[in-house]
Amino acid sequence: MEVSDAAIRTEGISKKYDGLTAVDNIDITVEKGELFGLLGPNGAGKSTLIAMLSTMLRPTSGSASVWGYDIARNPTKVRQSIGVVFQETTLDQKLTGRENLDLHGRLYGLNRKQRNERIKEVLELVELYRWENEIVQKYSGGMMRRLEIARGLMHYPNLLFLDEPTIGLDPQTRNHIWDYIRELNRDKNITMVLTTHYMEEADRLCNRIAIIDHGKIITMGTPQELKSSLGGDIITLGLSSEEDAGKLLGSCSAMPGINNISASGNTVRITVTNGERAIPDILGTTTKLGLTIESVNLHKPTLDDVFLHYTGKGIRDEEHDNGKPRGRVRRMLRR
Ligand SMILES: Nc1ncnc2c1ncn2[C@@H]1O[C@H](COP(=O)(O)OP(=O)(O)OP(=O)(O)O)[C@@H](O)[C@H]1O
Repeated sequence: MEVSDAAIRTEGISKKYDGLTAVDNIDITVEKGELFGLLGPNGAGKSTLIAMLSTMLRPTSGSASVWGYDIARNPTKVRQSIGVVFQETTLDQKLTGRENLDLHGRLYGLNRKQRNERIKEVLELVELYRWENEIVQKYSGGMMRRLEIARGLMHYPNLLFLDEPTIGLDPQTRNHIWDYIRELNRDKNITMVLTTHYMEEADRLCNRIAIIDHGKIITMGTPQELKSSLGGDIITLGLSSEEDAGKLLGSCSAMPGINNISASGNTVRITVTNGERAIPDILGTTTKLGLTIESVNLHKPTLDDVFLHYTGKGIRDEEHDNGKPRGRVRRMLRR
């Protein structure tokens, strides 16, 4: 493929495991400087895509360039340009924070002086400098994540991959990690690609998001573009029966200002240009039809609504997350 100026460019990249297509013909371009999110439920193919881009896994077909280097022809250059923070911890628990970083620096050929300078810099960045001589076993979950981020930065990468950076962390620690991610992207000018199945994380952090499901990109854009693409506010009405929901659907379909309407069970979802204005008309229609409304909810679209709109199901429907990192990375490395 052609040499690219982009941080990442993929062309028809795919990965098949026996009968399963984990990544299905994906074309994406991530520009330098972006904080780009891959959002999707567990098993969507996010980690597999990152494993291919970071040269840990070979694509079955298609190609990609990372920081201008082809992942198949120039894997060493790709590895020098990137840092990777895995979903599952790969820190050595018996070593101190400093020793973990020092080992990584040696692997990347930094001399002693460079290592000492860089260890101080990256530990200060994630506010772990005073814990540098403590063994990792004694660190909290949040401290370990921060140390992993520090390690991913040791060799001055241009691009950092973060696979589910806040999985299993409490909300306060998650907020902290978000601050570091923003700082690295904005102030240190590091291009970031993160995977997440937390909609809020993608919404709050990313300049641009690709929503991925069953190995395919289903839609891509800024969080605002994706939400606006739904065409307005969302009203959800709970009726007493499926039959009543069908009646309301039939009567409201032609109402002005309604951009989309669907029913599932006894629930009707309506996308309208202006929610506050539409509700009285909709409630007037239900009264005329003699229907009983059991619940009404009006909200601005979220990324979950975007996912629901494009796939017909919620991201949460597919979550089986017990909050613990899983052993996926090790499995990938073995293949
Ligand atoms: N080494 C492997 N062998 C066989 N199937 C695999 C392997 N690794 C991943 N898969 C399958 O490929 C699909 C995509 O997995 P992947 O880990 O890329 O998804 P994900 O979106 O990152 O989800 P998660 O957040 O749960 O890791 C899943 O169905 C998964 O079970």
